[in-house]
Amino acid sequence: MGLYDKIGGQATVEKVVDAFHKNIMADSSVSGYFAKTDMAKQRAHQIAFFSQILEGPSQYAGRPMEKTHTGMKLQQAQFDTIVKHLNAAMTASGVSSADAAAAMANVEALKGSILGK
Ligand code: HEM
Repeated sequence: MGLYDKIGGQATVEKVVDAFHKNIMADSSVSGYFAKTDMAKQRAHQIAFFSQILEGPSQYAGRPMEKTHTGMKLQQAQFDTIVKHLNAAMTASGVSSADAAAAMANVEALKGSILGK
């Protein structure tokens, strides 16, 4: 069974994304980046994107990581903060720490394109 099905599929991914956004918006070190973001659209894109990251259905139709984050001048510190919030959102949604770690490895692989390095 793939990671996506193992953690509970779409329903769990939706829970994770909601907890993830709550964590981000409660953290003033990163919430400002989302001041002008349409969070309903962001939610839909994140659900689709994380489904793919979790080796589930490929349905993401948003912009590629390089294009989305270019101009934000993101550094390792912001990346680590977002990863921390995502990891916490996963465990709070019932994903085991081993499964969350496997998902985080897939997110880490995107670091170069998100930080533009
Ligand atoms: C850690 C890994 C990250 C992943 C997997 C990720 C993924 C995504 C995705 C899928 C989108 C949607 C793109 C679209 O709708 O076309 C997005 C948008 C966005 N990301 Fe990230 N991101 C990450 C890190 C970060 C970091 C570190 C920041 C800033 C602290 C950030 C800030 C944003 C903002 C502000 C948007 C919305 C842009 C807009 O309003 O158009 N992201 N991200």
